[in-house]
Amino acid sequence: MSDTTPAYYGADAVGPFLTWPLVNEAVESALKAVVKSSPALTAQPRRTFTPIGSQSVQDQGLLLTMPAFVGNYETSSRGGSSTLACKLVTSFSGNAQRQPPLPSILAHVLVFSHQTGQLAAIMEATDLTTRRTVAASLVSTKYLYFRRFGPDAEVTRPITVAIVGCGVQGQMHALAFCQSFRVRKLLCNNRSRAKAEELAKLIGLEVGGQAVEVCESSREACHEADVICVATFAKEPLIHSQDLKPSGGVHINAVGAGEIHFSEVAPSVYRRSKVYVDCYANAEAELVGLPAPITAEVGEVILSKDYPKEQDITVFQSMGMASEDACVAQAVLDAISAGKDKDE
Ligand SMILES: NC(=O)C1=CN([C@@H]2O[C@H](COP(=O)(O)OP(=O)(O)OC[C@H]3O[C@@H](n4cnc5c(N)ncnc54)[C@H](OP(=O)(O)O)[C@@H]3O)[C@@H](O)[C@H]2O)C=CC1
Ligand SMILES: O=C([O-])C1=[NH+]CCC1
Repeated sequence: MSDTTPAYYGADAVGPFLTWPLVNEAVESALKAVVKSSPALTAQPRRTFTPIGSQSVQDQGLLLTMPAFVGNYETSSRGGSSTLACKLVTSFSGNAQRQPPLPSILAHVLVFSHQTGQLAAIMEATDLTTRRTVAASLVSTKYLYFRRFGPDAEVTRPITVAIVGCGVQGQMHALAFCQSFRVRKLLCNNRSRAKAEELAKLIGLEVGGQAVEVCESSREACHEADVICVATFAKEPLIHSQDLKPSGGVHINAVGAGEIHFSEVAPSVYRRSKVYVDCYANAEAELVGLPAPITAEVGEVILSKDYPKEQDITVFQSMGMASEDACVAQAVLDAISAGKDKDE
């Protein structure tokens, strides 16, 4: 009998492959694949949430199981590709306060052969989760914000970015936005000021070239921002309508979640905004009570090129999708295999 032991790839083995070109391409493929009119075949059943503890779900912890099959999607390296995977991810918002601190979000992805069902690999996916979530914001910002100003705006147009919540997600959003777009000013706000200061220092060291300010309030951070990324566990709104640039033309990546996904952004903002999601099917289950209609899935906008108008306020309501994890994990596995083939 052949050896059916799955390969294990720890964080150190996965890390070098999580480049922005690889992750962005895989996430864009997933966003397009879930759209009904897409030529890809996607099965992404509802993820399950197992609460741990009997009180507030967010304070106690959660285990999510996230399965997906994405068949026949386009990749630049392999042409058509397929992937079958299931991510297991926990969310323990108190982990950052532990001594030593632990990430709030911890994950592994199981990747299967889509031909035989055999478990091919188990991959540490904590950083993968952070990066694919940031990639969903990058891709959404490209199509929902920049493309309203023309085909090259993501390269030519300078922007001011606000980061509200400077934890793991906020830090990675700040770094990636500064590295990917022409950020002239970065405004950072965090509940505890120390983390915003840490982030400002990090950006100075790693990127440079833009003004960085630490702001006392989310209002101060948002008032001149073109693009806002909010990633916290806040149960109460942090971003209000009167905090936004009066001229409009603002895009918000709403990444985090309190007890409900859309608790970080006030209803007054949603009511003025065009709201986009990663996936309708997940939105139906997880965005019950969203105070505005959903305009489209991000993948629909990419495929149709039906971009928002210059002065629109747009919200990308990010939930995170299993197909994003599956496409990124598959791309990492393919890259690892290609490296092994080259060595042989
Ligand atoms: N959409 C998606 O695909 C994904 C979403 N997420 C979500 O992103 C969010 C951030 O995750 P992550 O960065 O890993 O977590 P971290 O614990 O690293 O950071 C959380 C940040 O939120 C701040 N915060 C926590 N509670 C509040 C509050 N009540 N009001 C204001 N600020 C608060 C913390 O501030 P302080 O320093 O003061 O504690 C901290 O800076 C979470 O909601 C998580 O579920 C995560 C992965 C994927
Ligand atoms: O999609 C994801 O992995 C998560 N969304 C919220 C917590 C983790």
